[in-house]
Amino acid sequence: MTAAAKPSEKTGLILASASPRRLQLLEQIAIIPAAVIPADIDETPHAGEKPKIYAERIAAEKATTVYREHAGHVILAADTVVACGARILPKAEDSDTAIKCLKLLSGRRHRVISGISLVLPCGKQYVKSVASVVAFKRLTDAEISGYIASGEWDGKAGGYAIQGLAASFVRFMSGSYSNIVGLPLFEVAGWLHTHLKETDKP
Ligand SMILES: Cc1cn([C@H]2C[C@H](O)[C@@H](COP(=O)(O)OP(=O)(O)OP(=O)(O)O)O2)c(=O)[nH]c1=O
Repeated sequence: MTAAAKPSEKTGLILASASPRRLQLLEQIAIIPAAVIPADIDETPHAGEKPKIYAERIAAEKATTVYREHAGHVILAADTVVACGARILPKAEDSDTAIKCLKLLSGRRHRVISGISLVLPCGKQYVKSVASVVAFKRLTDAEISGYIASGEWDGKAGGYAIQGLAASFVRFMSGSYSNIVGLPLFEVAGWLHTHLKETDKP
């Protein structure tokens, strides 16, 4: 991620994220944050932590971490988790992890849960989560190795990105598509419509 930009106006929205997808999703609904400032936090799940609780906790921590340095702004943060039953799949940072995730997801249904959090200039914080369901076809070894060669798994929760080649693995999905990519736009737009000042509204 490039160096964080400085917030351009007092009440401007700060997107607390290093994810280019989240910025693109906001831009898709005509919201241009005044600044994009990633939050560097420990994302290790607690022992036995449920996926929804985890996604909400991490989104809230990202938002409060950036708010601490930029109090007086509106801060938006999110965390996207791929969950197989009660199990939280890792964000794939190497090909072995991505292969393990894809083998686990092959031929199964899973949930993609995004926690989202908004902190208002006064410090009031909102947290919620949105869940979508995705069913993968049964993947052959050739499909898995072809996908690994693409590199599209890198940095993605559960080792895949629905917005790329992995779309051809998806037999079925229900719920919010933007939620799977990293930011549930219906819920975020609702929050921002209510809480951003008139000139910043979507
Ligand atoms: C399941 C899935 C995840 N993802 C991405 C969204 C997130 O960027 C990433 C999950 O990791 P996150 O920890 O949610 O986000 P991040 O580390 O990329 O960015 P930040 O914490 O700074 O906001 O996986 C996709 O792009 N497509 C998908 O289909």
